[in-house]
Amino acid sequence: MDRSKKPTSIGIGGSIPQPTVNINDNGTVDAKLPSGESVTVHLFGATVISWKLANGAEQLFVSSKAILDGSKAIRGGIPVVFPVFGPPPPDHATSKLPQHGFARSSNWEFLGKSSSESLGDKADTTVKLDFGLSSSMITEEFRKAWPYEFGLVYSVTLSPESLETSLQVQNKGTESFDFHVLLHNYFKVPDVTKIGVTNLQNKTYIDKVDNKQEKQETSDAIAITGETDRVYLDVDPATPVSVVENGKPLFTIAREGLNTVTVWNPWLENAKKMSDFGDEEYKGMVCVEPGAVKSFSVLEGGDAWEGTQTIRPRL
Ligand SMILES: O=P(O)(O)OC[C@H]1O[C@H](O)[C@H](O)[C@@H](O)[C@@H]1O
Repeated sequence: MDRSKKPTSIGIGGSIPQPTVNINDNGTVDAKLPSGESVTVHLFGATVISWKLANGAEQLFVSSKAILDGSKAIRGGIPVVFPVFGPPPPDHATSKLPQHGFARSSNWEFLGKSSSESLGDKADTTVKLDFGLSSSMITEEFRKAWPYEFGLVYSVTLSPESLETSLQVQNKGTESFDFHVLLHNYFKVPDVTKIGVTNLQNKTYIDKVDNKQEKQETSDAIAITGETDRVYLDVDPATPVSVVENGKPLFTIAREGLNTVTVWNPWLENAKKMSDFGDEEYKGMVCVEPGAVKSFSVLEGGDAWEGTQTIRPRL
């Protein structure tokens, strides 16, 4: 009997593989795509602590000495900086907060995985994890130091081509507040002395290792040859910044709403001073941190603000 013209039936059991999400006892949430990429987020700080490509290659640097027990911000991955970047200025609403604020050292909640409806036809290949932090969830100490009614929603979206992280800041009170946001990416690189950071040429930057002097970037691929701590200002979010090696991008970082880019490598002497950073580990990392930190943004009561980065790895 010739059955070749018989229409192929779609068996009920033949469903398309879906992304998987696990909530783990150690305070992490991880997700894996059917194509093999994975992401792990620690609820402490909603810190992305791992992002692996389909071949298992880790893209983020986390120090071998990083502390993951919630007693200190995690040294590596993608800490979320809010509501102040760096040491808080004196006589400012943030002045009683620690460096880089409280978001990176607060316990966030996992709000769940976005529904397949909201991801549309990407639902089989992409996963979006949402995390939340609000005024009532931070410690009494942080609340006293920064007594505003706020809500943060941090969305981490993994696709085969990219990792996107997006922070929404909500002012849930009636009084306005000032804030900085910065996404403190620690990228894993084969050899920091062989990379360049591109697309910051002609930008003004604050050189934190040279008395905060304002300088003009002349290089089209910034080399890291010593301690580096620079805040590039007024960087058009529409132009992606890349970390390149031999002219080829290792990471390309597109941004929305984030118009500063901080480039940081502590180098040896500073690495030695940090208890949660291995002495030699500076060679295998670079921080390229999209932010909105040139001045404080003001959020009126009832308003919301959003900043997003999309990181594309070398594929
Ligand atoms: O040690 P942390 O508080 O985590 O800060 C680590 C680094 O973050 C940013 O990159 C700043 O520009 C640096 O000045 C700072 O040293």
